[in-house]
Amino acid sequence: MNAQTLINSLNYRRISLPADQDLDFEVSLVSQNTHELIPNSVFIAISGFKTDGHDLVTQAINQGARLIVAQKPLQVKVPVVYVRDTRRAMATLSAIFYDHPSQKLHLTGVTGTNGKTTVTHLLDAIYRYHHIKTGLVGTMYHKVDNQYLKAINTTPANHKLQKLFAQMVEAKVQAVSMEVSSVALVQGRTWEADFNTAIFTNFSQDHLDYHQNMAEYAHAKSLLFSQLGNLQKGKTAIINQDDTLADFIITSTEAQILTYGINTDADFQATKLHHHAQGTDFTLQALGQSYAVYLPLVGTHNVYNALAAIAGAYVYGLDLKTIIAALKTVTGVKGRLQLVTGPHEINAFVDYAHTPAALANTLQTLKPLTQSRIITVFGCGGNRDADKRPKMTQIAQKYSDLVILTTDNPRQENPADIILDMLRGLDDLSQIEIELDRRQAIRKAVALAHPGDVILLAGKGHENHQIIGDTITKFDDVAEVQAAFTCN
Ligand SMILES: CC(=O)N[C@H]1[C@@H](OP(=O)(O)OP(=O)(O)OC[C@H]2O[C@@H](n3ccc(=O)[nH]c3=O)[C@H](O)[C@@H]2O)O[C@H](CO)[C@@H](O)[C@@H]1O[C@H](C)C(=O)N[C@@H](C)C(=O)N[C@H](CCC(=O)O)C(=O)O
Ligand SMILES: Nc1ncnc2c1ncn2[C@@H]1O[C@H](COP(=O)(O)OP(=O)(O)OP(=O)(O)O)[C@@H](O)[C@H]1O
Ligand SMILES: N[C@H](CCC[C@H](N)C(=O)O)C(=O)O
Ligand SMILES: [Mg+2]
Repeated sequence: MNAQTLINSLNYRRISLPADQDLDFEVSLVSQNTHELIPNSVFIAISGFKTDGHDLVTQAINQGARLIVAQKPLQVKVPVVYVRDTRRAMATLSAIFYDHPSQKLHLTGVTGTNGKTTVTHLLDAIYRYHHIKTGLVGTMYHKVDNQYLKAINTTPANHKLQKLFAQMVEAKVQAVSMEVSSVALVQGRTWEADFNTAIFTNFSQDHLDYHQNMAEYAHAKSLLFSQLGNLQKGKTAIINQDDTLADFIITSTEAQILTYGINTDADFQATKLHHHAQGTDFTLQALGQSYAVYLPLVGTHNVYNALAAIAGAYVYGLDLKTIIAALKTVTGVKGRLQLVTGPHEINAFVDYAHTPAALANTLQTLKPLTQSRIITVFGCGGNRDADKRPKMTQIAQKYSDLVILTTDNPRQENPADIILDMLRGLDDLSQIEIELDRRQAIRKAVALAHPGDVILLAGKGHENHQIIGDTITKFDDVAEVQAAFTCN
């Protein structure tokens, strides 16, 4: 694409054009990252949390940038287009550069505190059962049909997202399930992503390291819905009606609404839940009909996740009968209530619960599955919401017989300080043990377990590493507990 044509799409304030330069060249790439640049790139300078892209323009030019988009004055030898907001310009330019790829995909965005990864995987599985080519964007990886790509962020930076959509279009993907984090919504990573459907799972405490308070966090979540249906008709918002934030989300959107829930009379309602060791039976009441559903996942929270996926697949145009048939075939998502069977009828579950609500749901799910004790091993992430730490310990203590506090990913925080936060306000320490080394904590749990006990390893789920300071080492809860079982 020609550089002049590209920047004509911007609502720019002025262009600084050095005498020996012009804008008549083919743009090879638009990027906000100096490390990605190649000759004839357009570099968009973003003021970030750690770095200001405006300080990196010399490096950008040396890497091949031939045009800079900026919001602060620069003294450089290449043309500069000045805009009010470079993040907004980034979104506009990358959508045009990649030829609006999301408009060629059926795109479903999923937001909410918990359940995003699970809902996107369920929806993906339903599509694939129907031989639909899929894409997936989320915490564990990004996927273009059968090709898995590493995920740095759950929701990638705007230009990376547009590039990913373009790869999906190229691979003839039809339907995309995408996790949309609150942080991404605030940073405009999804601007110009043309969602057909937006799903709201639930709202509870998380990310208060990033958002000032719960009201701001709620507002961030609502952005996915307020931005839906503004431009075009035919968009659908799928809302968990049982959640306290449901009404707020509903009033924030102009899109058509479909609701789901268990406790309330929703468009997609689950009734008569029967929990088994390996899955859940329920009746789906939808569109005036009743359907018997078997979901091979345990926990009421997963019934909510399934309802969201059923509604999402319905909006795509699939038949409810075959959606239900597809659900029967789903396997659990890695690191979400993942069972590791040990000797002496001791079962361990690895679960990504890293919020108070998630931990409560998980422990409430495990409680009826054992006549014996529950031993919970968990820590809290460093450089993340410190306020959720004591709440998680109280929940762990309430539903467990023994709690072993350990490290999660302490990052740049002192692990002992995180433990102190986790103990804040606790009167009774009788069921609590502390073992900072997560490997040893897991071994301790296995050593202390009696026949029939359940061990919950919470917080790290699918993660295959541990971040301590700036060091990232291999660490996998599933492998660790398997090794501990073998030693015992
Ligand atoms: C706090 C935060 O949100 N940080 C995100 C932010 O980084 P930043 O603002 O610190 O960026 P920066 O390093 O200051 O750089 C500013 C600009 O200079 C550029 N730069 C920087 C250095 C350089 O050498 N060259 C260069 O060009 C960068 O490309 C960027 O354009 O913008 C980056 C690009 O979009 C993100 O990758 C990064 O996510 C970091 C890794 C992160 O940990 N974010 C977390 C909080 C996050 O976003 N989490 C959510 C939710 C997860 C969930 O609940 O599932 C997520 O969606 O992942
Ligand atoms: N619908 C739900 N309601 C409450 N808790 C849930 C729900 N679904 C999953 N959980 C809990 O949250 C954990 C994380 O689930 P999942 O990975 O699907 O959520 P997520 O929203 O993608 O999380 P993240 O923000 O870290 O990406 C699970 O391991 C489980 O403990
Ligand atoms: N998406 C979440 C994941 C937290 C997982 C937990 N293991 C941690 O490292 O805190 C975050 O980045 O805040
Ligand atoms: Mg996720």
